[in-house]
Amino acid sequence: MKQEAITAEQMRHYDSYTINTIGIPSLVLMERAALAVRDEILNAFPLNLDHVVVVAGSGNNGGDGLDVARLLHIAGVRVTILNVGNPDHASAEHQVQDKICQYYQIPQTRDRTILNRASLVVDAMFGIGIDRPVKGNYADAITAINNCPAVVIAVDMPSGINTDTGEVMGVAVKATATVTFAFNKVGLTTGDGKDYAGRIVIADDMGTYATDN
Ligand SMILES: NC(=O)C1=CN([C@@H]2O[C@H](COP(=O)(O)OP(=O)(O)OC[C@H]3O[C@@H](n4cnc5c(N)ncnc54)[C@H](O)[C@@H]3O)[C@@H](O)[C@H]2O)[C@@H](O)CC1
Ligand SMILES: [K+]
Repeated sequence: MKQEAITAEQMRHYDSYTINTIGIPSLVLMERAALAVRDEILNAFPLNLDHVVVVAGSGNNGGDGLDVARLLHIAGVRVTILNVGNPDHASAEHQVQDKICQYYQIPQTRDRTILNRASLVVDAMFGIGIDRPVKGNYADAITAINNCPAVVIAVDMPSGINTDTGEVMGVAVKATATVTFAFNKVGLTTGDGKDYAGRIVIADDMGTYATDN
């Protein structure tokens, strides 16, 4: 098992190997990722659970966020989902998670002012898929997260941090803690990313992602 931090391309390779060669479905990996984030929130932040706001993009990082929203809802936590992504571009896994959240009638909004009423924010806008500077609605959401008084848990990467360099891509989420999956990421160990990540938790690092080298 690799101990060193890896790049986005390496992580995509391991995801693809685990899904396509080993045969562990993508949604299983997503569920394991979300369970780890849920556990970190429930175990490390028990005094910040009055109202959790999950800020979700439309890719698989957002899918992780919707999965976390459902797991917290089932655990009895009040959760609201703040959607910032484009639903027309939702990934297949995101669409599955969205359907499940609708079944559970978890409140969803696009109104950023909900962040002023959050005790804990889950940042699930962008993970390793970020590939360009953050602008517009996404940048406004990140600024709103940074200006709200809540504890912030980043899913995989603080949104806006370059996975390979730790560079802030315009604006980035300042997290209290970051739960990253399978391996540490270079961008969490260097540059601004190190400060923006807060405490780093490496989840699901015990072999689900068997590697081919
Ligand atoms: N099966 C998998 O591939 C798994 C993925 N996981 C999660 O999925 C994440 C990666 O998901 P995705 O590849 O969907 O990517 P992201 O969810 O990180 O990003 C979504 C999409 O946003 C777009 N984007 C990039 N930069 C942007 C910008 N500045 N402004 C606007 N849009 C921008 C890109 O088209 C990108 O594909 C991981 O970080 C992890 O959280 C986990 O659920 C584990 C399993
Ligand atoms: K994130």
